[in-house]
Amino acid sequence: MFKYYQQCYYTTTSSKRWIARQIRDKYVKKAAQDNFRARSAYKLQELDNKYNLITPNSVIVDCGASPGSWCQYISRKIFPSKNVDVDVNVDNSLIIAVDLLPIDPITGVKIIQGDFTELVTQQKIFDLLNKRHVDVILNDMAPNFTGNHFVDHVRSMELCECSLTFAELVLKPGGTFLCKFLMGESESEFRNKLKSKFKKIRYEKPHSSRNKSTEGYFVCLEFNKNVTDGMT
Ligand SMILES: C[S@@+](CC[C@H](N)C(=O)[O-])C[C@H]1O[C@@H](n2cnc3c(N)ncnc32)[C@H](O)[C@@H]1O
Repeated sequence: MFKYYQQCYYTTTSSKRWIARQIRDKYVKKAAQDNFRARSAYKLQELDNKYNLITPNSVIVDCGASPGSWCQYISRKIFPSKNVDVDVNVDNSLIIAVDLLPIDPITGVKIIQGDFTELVTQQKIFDLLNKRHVDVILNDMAPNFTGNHFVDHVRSMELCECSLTFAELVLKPGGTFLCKFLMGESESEFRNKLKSKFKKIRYEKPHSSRNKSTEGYFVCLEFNKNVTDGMT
């Protein structure tokens, strides 16, 4: 405990504020109790409770998955009897997690470390998919924050565009795309683009998303694409 306070003493004011906020935050406490690696798990849980996004025997690609709380949530829902963090193949489900950062193993999850925007990383996903189409694409990627809202917004929208392009290649007709974005002027343009590709688009700001954060989510349901388009 002393070490922890000593660490706090030597940190900058902004990281002290971050630590204080973490200590107060009820979702941080809950994540520790539920053994989730991050409080973000509750964002996916809330959206899943509302839209039933995560179902057994699905192919799911989680972009920006580190440290892995969304995958933990998915793994626990799809493989409820397995509670050990090991990489195993279970039923027809295929869960692929991608991130720039490493991710510790999670039951039934295939992990790729790499930049999702690079073709070499997407090729690794194609290889794992082995021509299977995808039921659900999750994009929780966040750029490194600069503190300049406009720059952060633009970078976030670039990640959204990239994940949408990927979704168009691999999603099944009727598939789902959940996409985080940082609010800003080009979000409506992106939303219009989504409208032309999915039957239903819903904007969501889960309760566990901090009020101060400008993040929001588009839940895009019923991808309308001919199965012969894109990936063969
Ligand atoms: C908010 S965190 C995701 C949290 C995760 N959903 C969870 O529940 O543990 C955002 C992640 O996006 C990742 N990220 C940002 N840009 C990326 C990129 N170009 N390729 C892959 N991952 C990226 C970051 O490394 C970071 O781990």
